[in-house]
Amino acid sequence: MSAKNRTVLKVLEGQTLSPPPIWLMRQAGRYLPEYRETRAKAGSFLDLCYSPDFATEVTLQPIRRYGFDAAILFSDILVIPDALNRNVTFSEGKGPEMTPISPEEILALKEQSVFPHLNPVIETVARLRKTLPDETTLLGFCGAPWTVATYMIAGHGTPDQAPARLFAYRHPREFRYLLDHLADLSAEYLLAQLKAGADAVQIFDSWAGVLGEEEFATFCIGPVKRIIDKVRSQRPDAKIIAFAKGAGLLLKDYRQKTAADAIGLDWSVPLSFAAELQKDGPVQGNLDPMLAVAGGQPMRDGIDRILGRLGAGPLIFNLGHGITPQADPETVRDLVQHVRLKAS
Ligand SMILES: Cc1c2[nH]c(c1CCC(=O)O)Cc1[nH]c(c(CCC(=O)O)c1C)Cc1[nH]c(c(CCC(=O)O)c1C)Cc1[nH]c(c(C)c1CCC(=O)O)C2
Repeated sequence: MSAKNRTVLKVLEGQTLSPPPIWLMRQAGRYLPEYRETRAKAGSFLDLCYSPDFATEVTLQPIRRYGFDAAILFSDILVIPDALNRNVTFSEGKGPEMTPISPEEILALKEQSVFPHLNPVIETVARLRKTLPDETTLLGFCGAPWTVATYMIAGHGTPDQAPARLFAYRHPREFRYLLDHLADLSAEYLLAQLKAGADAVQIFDSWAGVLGEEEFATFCIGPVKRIIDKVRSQRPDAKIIAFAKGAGLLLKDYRQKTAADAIGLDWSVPLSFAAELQKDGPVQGNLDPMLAVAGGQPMRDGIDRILGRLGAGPLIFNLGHGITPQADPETVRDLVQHVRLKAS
């Protein structure tokens, strides 16, 4: 088996490719009828995540349909709190829920492992690498400590993460301890994914954008750097994409201080600034997910602007955040075709 044809990996090494490789965040999901079918068979959402058969199947579905250049492991960032017995559930229309963690419970968290609880996810990674076409890059992932902590503290999603921000100011010692603990578990988890066959990994910091500058440095940059340093201490060659949604101007520092190979950009990042960031290394993004719903000329124009500004440097084409259930699978097909035709 050889990794030399994996285009996403080539870009992560700093190469410029035309057309750029493409994959979409949340590419396996409810907008696909075959996903909804498998999801109904699997039982709960977490049952799906922990079934190597079903999780492998749904990871492959968008690859079969569109031939994306990367497959992303099907799982969720909240399997780590689930492994910590926080009683995670996903119910229709409500999103994730779990038991909110108290300051006392945080201090009682001991040296522990996410294994064997997450063994089925690692088994999925191993099966995927054996099944995927040779040229398809396999991405593993985890949530960044700040983003995972926001759900653990509030017990559910919130629009601005006010509960976690307040908790961080009121209980700085416990909060720090939680972030460090999550960083160590996440590093162990990513290393297991890399060992099982993931070619690269992405760290999702979806809630980075609700923090001030100082808090971004301590809650996002620090813990993500801790994960990356730990992973590289055992795998110096590990390729890592870091996605800090809403971080704006702070992304320059974010890349330099964490030493991530590539940074993910949401659609609010101006392309002029994205081009600046690209001088420091590969970037990934950043089409508005609503353009994958709208389709037509607005979508093609959005794609053309990204390729026009970023196509001459190392770029992995993606959305600026996950694809939504409203996207029509045929519009997604147009999106992929347009990226590939325009740039080739
Ligand atoms: C914050 C976050 C979560 N999960 C994730 C993040 C970070 C990225 C982001 O900001 O979107 C990451 C994630 N979640 C999922 C993946 C799978 C791989 C992929 O195709 O990208 C990945 C990489 C599947 C999923 N994770 C979830 C679904 C939908 C659940 C279902 O099928 O019923 C999928 C396909 C559920 C989930 N999981 C989470 C939420 C808030 C929700 C509910 C919102 C929703 O319903 O879309 C937590």
